[in-house]
Amino acid sequence: MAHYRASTSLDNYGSTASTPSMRSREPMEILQRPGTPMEDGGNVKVVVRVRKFVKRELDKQSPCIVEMNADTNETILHPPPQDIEDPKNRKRLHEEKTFTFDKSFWSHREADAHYAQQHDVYASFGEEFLDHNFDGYHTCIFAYGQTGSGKSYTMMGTLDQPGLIPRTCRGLFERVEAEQNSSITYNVHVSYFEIYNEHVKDLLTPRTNPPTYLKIRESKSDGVYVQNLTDEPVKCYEDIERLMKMGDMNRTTASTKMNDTSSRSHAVFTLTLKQIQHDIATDSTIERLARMRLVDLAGSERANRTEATGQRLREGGNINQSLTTLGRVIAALADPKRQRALRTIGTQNQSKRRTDVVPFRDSVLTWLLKDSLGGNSKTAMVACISPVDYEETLSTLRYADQAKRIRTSAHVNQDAVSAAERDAKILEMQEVIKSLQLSVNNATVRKRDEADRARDEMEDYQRQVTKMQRAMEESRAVSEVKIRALTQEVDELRPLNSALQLEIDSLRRHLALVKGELKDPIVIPRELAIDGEGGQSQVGEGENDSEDSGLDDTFTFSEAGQGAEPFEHESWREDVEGLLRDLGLFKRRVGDDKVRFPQPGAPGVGEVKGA
Ligand SMILES: Nc1ncnc2c1ncn2[C@@H]1O[C@H](COP(=O)(O)OP(=O)(O)OP(=O)(O)O)[C@@H](O)[C@H]1O
Repeated sequence: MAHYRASTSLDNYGSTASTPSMRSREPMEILQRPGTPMEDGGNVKVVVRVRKFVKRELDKQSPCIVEMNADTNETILHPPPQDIEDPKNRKRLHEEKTFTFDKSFWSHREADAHYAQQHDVYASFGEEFLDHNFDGYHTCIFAYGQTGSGKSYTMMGTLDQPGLIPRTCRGLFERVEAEQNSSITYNVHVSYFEIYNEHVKDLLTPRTNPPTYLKIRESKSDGVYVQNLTDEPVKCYEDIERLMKMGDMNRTTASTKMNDTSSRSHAVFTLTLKQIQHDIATDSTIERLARMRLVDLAGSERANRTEATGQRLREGGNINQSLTTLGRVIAALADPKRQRALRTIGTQNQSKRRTDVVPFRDSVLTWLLKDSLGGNSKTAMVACISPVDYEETLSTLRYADQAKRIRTSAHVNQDAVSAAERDAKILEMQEVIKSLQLSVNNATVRKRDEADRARDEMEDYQRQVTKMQRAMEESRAVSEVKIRALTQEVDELRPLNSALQLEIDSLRRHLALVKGELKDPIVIPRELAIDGEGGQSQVGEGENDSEDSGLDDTFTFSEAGQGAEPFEHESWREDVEGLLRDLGLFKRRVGDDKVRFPQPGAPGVGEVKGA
């Protein structure tokens, strides 16, 4: 259900700069050798949450059949009080069932001590998942449960009670803003789509009539992706808030008997975080990429309970079908034989054979979530349950119980790139784009039966252009960081520079005096000589002279005049001049970088766009 309304107020988040969402982070460093991913997926984290009674249940005075133990994280499902005996085998139809998950959230009765608020859910594992993202892992959190069980409330929430999605976005930007002055550049993109009746619809573009459906494609480099999906760059939380609002307005919801605003589609909200850390000494970068998928699934439903007909019934059928496929995928991934194969060292082919039998392609949802469910991702499932429906709740808890056996193989998505490699990559992309441009031009004059191929080539071309634009934007961002760091260093050196300049001027004056004195010594009349030696003598002791001339008191004429001792400021002056040379070189490098990486808006920038 689309609950969320935009809010700029921080009050409802219970999160400020001093909360754990701001926990300090290790500086980015090479965590692995390039090309050797750090495998650390672990099992899918499974949490369960039971909601409050809704009006319908209160009216019926339905009793709560769920119990949760906050200490053991056990969830106990009691048989409903009206339970009856099966006449055939004289057994009760329903039994008490106990399940244990990573966490159980009791959101049923606010008065209870272990009542879990929205911020408790986020603090319990939302923050941890954000930590994973900053460490360079892809993550996925999906909410599963019967219709009206609280999935949208948990994922999106309300204006007063924001859910996991707005809290994650808020947390992300709090961390990014806290590191504004560091040498790390952050790039955040947002996409939001829904899967409705097995079709993918972009939620960040205006609705069209007839609706525009997007294609799903798979490529070696990008895995499974939605073609032409809006992937909007965002600079602050308010940007995301605007997009969330737009997406929620576009999402397909309808009133059913079980839920006034029931989501009729699966909604996939994706944040992509790219962190680029620039090392000024080596002119290289470490790049980390993390994708966070936050999925609000449509609810499973029983036609006899929803009393749906027509379009609602068809929707329900599609929803159930894709959830059934999800169930089969989860069962296949949780299969102990597959788990064993994955654990066996050197059995890549075996594990491949076993992933082949996972029916990812049987529904759009499972195909798109392939990586999140069984691949490179740290994944969590929030099983939402109602406090009253035995059958549906049991089915959700069994689903969740199976999911906790799934192991994923997440790795840190990190690359170390030198400046030269980055430039070479952009050049290579330009070459690819040129050749694609050529084949697109040729394709347009080819026969009709080649139209499909031509279209694919065209789309490939557009993707490459977008990729290159993004690479150039990143390159520009890196150069901005470089310029910022160099400017800061120059600013820091400026006072030192002025002090050194004064020093040099003062030394120059000393030098001139010494030279003058050596060339044309001052003759003191014999009668004025203090010790009576008279005749040609050097001017008295240096201290006085130094004071008189107002020059550096470390310099003495006697030192200079004696000639036998080396002039001690000579080496100092050389040092100073050396420093000034370095500074000059440094300034030139900043100038060069400004020319190489022009600031946005400067002439020549953005020319690629029209490529
Ligand atoms: N933890 C909770 N605290 C208070 N109210 C809740 C909670 N969870 C759900 N609700 C309320 O229960 C109702 C149903 O919740 P919601 O729409 O989130 O269910 P859903 O699982 O998304 O349903 P569907 O699959 O039909 O879209 C809503 O009125 C929601 O505000």
